[in-house]
Amino acid sequence: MTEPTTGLVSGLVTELITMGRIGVDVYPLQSGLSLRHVETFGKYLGGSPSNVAVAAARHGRSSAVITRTGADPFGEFLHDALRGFGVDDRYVTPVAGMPTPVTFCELFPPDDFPLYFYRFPTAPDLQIHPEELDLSAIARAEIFWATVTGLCQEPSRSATLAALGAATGTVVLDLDYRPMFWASREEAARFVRQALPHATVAVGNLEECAVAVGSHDAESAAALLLAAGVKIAIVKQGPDGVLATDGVTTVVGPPVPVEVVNGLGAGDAFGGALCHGLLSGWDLERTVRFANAAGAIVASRLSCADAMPTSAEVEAVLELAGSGTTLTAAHSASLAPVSGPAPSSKPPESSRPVPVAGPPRDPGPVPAFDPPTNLTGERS
Ligand SMILES: Nc1ncnc2c1ncn2[C@@H]1O[C@H](COP(=O)(O)OP(=O)(O)O)[C@@H](O)[C@H]1O
Ligand SMILES: O=C(O)C[C@@H](O)C(O)C(=O)COP(=O)(O)O
Repeated sequence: MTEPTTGLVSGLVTELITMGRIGVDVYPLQSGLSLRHVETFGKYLGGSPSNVAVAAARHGRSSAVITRTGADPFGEFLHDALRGFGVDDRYVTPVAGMPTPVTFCELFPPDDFPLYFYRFPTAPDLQIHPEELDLSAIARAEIFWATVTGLCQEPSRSATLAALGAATGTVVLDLDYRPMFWASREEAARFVRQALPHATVAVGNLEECAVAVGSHDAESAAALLLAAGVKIAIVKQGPDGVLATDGVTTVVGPPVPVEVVNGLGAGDAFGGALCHGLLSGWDLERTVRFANAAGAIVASRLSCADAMPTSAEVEAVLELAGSGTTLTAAHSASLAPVSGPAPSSKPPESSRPVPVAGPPRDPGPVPAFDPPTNLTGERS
């Protein structure tokens, strides 16, 4: 393992290379409101595999992400953020004429966090071409992490399959299924089946496992994933914890009780911590316990990448959970290190967005919006 999270990987084998989407998460600073009424937002690095690279870097791992941004200021922000978190951005390239995607969400804790992706009809990170990949770097990485979303469109689909074929270390396939990116569920299932034989580890939530292997039941989905050839199958179940099996040992990780602020990003925190456990050579039980707590911590915070915990934070929360105490949002925020790999330009992660007793989620008819007549918002 390298020294924690200070800089770019150079001349060393990268412990983790992830591949897939990146974007700017524009998340509300007000909880309990429809986007129709939210007035203030925070801006964060986002995109599931990019979040995973950040999460692993927080545990001191050397990580890099293969992705593409627009050639615009949001793309520059993402480079700054990756570097700030200690993630190698050498495989992040711009695509001319295509904006960096933004992603909004709504906060309806404890279990409803609708996502609004602005990346249609396509996004720069789906323009990764197979011939542009550094296949030897992928082959040398100790862990290569790919996502099913990377299979939803060409050229990213061919590139993802080429990278999966080139990897020689541990290959994690994140079953990450976002229906809006696919023509049909059947099409997604077809490409998951093409990718699965390359994977050593498959990780997904219940719905994603159902797309991959057709079962919504955690135990049978895990068994079907093992039958498809993976060595470790992991079924994430949000507030219900996780089930993981290698065919010999089955671990059921109970949830770590938390006050939920935003459930988004918990899976990516789990993923980065999973990579840390695999790289550390921990047994399945220790790895799952640790990753479970990392997921819970991010669920108790607003953002995704910026909320990823260090190993010390995870250990502190495991100790707290051991004493039967629920992790509150305020306590979670107080655990975050004062200094660390976060971009220096970033305002501190607020402990939680302000819950707003404002208009209801669906407030019914409101007066017609009188639109501004020019882009500066001035009316003539
Ligand atoms: N509300 C929660 N309470 C406690 N732990 C949670 C909660 N939400 C997520 N987690 C932890 O994070 C892991 C991943 O979250 P999950 O929501 O299942 O993944 P994804 O975001 O990929 O759907 C879960 O398996 C669990 O360990
Ligand atoms: O994945 C995205 O493109 C947006 C993310 O940054 C995000 O907020 C998210 O949904 C994280 O995914 P999860 O960990 O599977 O909840």
